[in-house]
Amino acid sequence: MTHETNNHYAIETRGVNLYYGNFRAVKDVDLQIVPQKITAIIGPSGCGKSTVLRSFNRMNDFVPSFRMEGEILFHGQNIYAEDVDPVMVRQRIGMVFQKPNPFPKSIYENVAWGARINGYKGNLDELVEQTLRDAALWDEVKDNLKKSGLSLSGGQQQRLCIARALAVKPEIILMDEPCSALDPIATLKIEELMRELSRQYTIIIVTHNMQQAARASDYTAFFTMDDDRAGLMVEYGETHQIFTNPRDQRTEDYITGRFG
Ligand SMILES: Nc1ncnc2c1ncn2[C@@H]1O[C@H](COP(=O)(O)OP(=O)(O)OP(=O)(O)O)[C@@H](O)[C@H]1O
Repeated sequence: MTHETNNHYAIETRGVNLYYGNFRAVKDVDLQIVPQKITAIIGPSGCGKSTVLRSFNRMNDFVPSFRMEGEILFHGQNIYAEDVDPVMVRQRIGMVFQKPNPFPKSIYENVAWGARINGYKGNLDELVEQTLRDAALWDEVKDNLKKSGLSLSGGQQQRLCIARALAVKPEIILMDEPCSALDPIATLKIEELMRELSRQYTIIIVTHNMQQAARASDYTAFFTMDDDRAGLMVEYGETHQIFTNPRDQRTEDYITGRFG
């Protein structure tokens, strides 16, 4: 099933409603993600930020009660169409999680793994080096590639997970609170890395940390919960505008700390 869409956007959602069983967790989301920019999704706990993010690469498919209505378009194609392979979707739209979760394997294997299972025909050593460079980790690990990924610090582990995501050449990287387990210095390193990566990749980040959204993103989507507990997008725009001149009172209340 192919749809007309404006390919100007990295992802476009149309009339998206997301359910767990009978519970509508997120309602009526129409969102256009700008390519090669960093978009932050912010809002109070439970408003559906992770649910929305996970719907962008069909990660919610692993939850049996999950159901979606509407369309999520990627290159004009609804990624939920019947003929779309979710594994391909996740290859092109990668994900980094809250808690760094390297495989209990060597640093090298953590990066090489995805390329290997995709039957990568090029030089794996070169791919691993380039990817670790892109993830701003090479200099710290180049003499210890055989060491376990789990031996690294939390911040290094998270950059390794970013490298693992990059190794399969995605276009979009989804990050679900990637810094919440990290100290401020490791957090800043990830933010610098995100900025560098956004030259080449589209990045969408869920964050609880409003300062992080204000500092590190180009666009911000603010979500809140309605009376029926369904999450909804209140306002979406350039980060500077959202934080300095919000159009909606609910956004203003949230960013000024009066709510949530
Ligand atoms: N696997 C699941 N099964 C059933 N309900 C779920 C599941 N995951 C999330 N929910 C519910 O969906 C709603 C949105 O959850 P979600 O985790 O997306 O919100 P969030 O904004 O990311 O929250 P937080 O900021 O606390 O991580 C919540 O009411 C939550 O309880």
